[in-house]
Amino acid sequence: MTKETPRAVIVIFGATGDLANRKLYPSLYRLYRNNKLSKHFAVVGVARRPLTNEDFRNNVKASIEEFKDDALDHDEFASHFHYNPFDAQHLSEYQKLDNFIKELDQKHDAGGNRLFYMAMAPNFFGPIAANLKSQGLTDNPGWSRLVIEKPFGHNFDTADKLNKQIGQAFDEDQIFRIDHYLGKQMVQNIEIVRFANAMFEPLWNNQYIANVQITSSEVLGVEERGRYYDGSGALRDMVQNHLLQMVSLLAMEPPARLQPDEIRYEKVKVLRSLRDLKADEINDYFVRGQYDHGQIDGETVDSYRESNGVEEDSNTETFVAGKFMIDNFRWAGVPFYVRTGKRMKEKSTKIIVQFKDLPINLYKDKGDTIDPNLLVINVQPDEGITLHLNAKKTDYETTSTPISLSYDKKDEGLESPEAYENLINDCLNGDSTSFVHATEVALSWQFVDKITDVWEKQKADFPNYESGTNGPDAADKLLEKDGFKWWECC
Ligand SMILES: NC(=O)C1=CN([C@@H]2O[C@H](COP(=O)(O)OP(=O)(O)OC[C@H]3O[C@@H](n4cnc5c(N)ncnc54)[C@H](OP(=O)(O)O)[C@@H]3O)[C@@H](O)[C@H]2O)C=CC1
Ligand SMILES: O=C1O[C@H](COP(=O)(O)O)[C@@H](O)[C@H](O)[C@H]1O
Repeated sequence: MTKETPRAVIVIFGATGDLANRKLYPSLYRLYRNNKLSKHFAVVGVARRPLTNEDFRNNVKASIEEFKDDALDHDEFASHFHYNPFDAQHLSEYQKLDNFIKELDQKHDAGGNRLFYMAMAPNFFGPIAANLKSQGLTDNPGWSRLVIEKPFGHNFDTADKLNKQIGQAFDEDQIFRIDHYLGKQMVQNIEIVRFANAMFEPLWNNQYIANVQITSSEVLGVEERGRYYDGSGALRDMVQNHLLQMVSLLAMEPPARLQPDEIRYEKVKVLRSLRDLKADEINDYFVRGQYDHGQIDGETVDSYRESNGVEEDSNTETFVAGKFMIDNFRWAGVPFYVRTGKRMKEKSTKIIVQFKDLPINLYKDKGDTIDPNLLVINVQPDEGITLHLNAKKTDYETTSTPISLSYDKKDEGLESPEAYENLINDCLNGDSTSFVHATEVALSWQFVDKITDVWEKQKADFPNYESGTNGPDAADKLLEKDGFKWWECC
């Protein structure tokens, strides 16, 4: 049965920005059309631009243009949206905003609850949170929650400072840190595959699993984000958050109960068990790359260093491949390989669990090789789970045969929810399972900082991979030296 979210006023700081228009409004609309959003909701859009309510509603309607064939009335949806021109740096404007919110709460009978969503540059998160508290906007009759976007800091120190700043205004259970990968349907499915299938859990350990591979590749380059990206790089942009979150979900122990705190406790234990690499070990475990020009879809594309906002001799990595070792009883000796990069061959996120080989191959005399069993979780663009088993083909040859469960059911009206739709739904419902706790942020930065400390001191031999490829050779060598290879097959 569809559960409706509680009533609330959703205040979006950065309401005219890219994230709000591309992700937040379409996701709210999806919740609305799927009857998940309470009818008693109001959205207050906040940004400096002097828009009228009508301008704002037209922007919102433009952002849901893709749903134009729905029978639903887009004007009715947009009538819940109200605009308040506002400069977040002007303390005097918060009182006016509070009055505006209260008025709309009454108008939409929104129940006194507030969701403050920071769709703005990260330097605003701390100051806005502090102003909301000091100006009494969190003294509302119902609950109030703060949603913040990544990046949560640039390293451990800045993340710690940010957590302390927002922690002075909101309790940890009121803070919802978005990692949009945790909202993806198939990332949420990791837990179900593991803990709702009797056949996997007994095998989910170093006795039966040889390695785990997570690849998140992109075809696009840095496009218009060169300035931000050049100060960040793939390690901070993707590994510190999305990839380490997926590693934690794959490696954690079964929680005592499916409660957010219990799940988080298990994820934190994984992060604490990551092998503590010494500076001189970093380059044995992690390799980096930066894209050169190349060919994508028959077109010649520029190198990273030719992008807007990027230093011409930039030392920033656009590709990372690495090996996490989790030094606990379950995973001792099992590498968790991760790989992510821009301007690679395809846009795809995939998790591959490679099971160990049988002790002997009984089919060797017949000339048959036996491939390892693979469990593949396709996160995107196709969503599904595939198990590769060895079986007899019609010509009696033993061969690896996939058994697949595909989620591509759009034709049957079974579209899976978008990441932001899941996440907004969860924070309105107060379910923090798919959000990142301050401790997870701190531990993952502590790990990643050790790598950046080394890499920032060493000038890399960049560019070192052609656009449209699977990254530098060093990424293949990383697995070859352990006797493995990246599975490109499935
Ligand atoms: N875009 C994306 O796909 C993603 C973004 N994020 C994160 O989301 C956040 C927002 O990103 P994005 O939407 O791309 O950024 P944009 O630059 O597109 O939007 C920034 C918004 O902030 C507003 N703003 C800027 N200064 C002020 C101010 N002083 N007072 C009030 N409003 C202000 C701008 O409106 P105005 O100029 O009218 O004031 C605008 O609405 C960032 O933290 C980013 O890292 C995370 C993942 C993906
Ligand atoms: O957080 C980020 O993620 C995107 C990739 O997200 P996806 O959902 O398209 O896989 C990445 O392009 C961006 O650089 C990074 O900041």
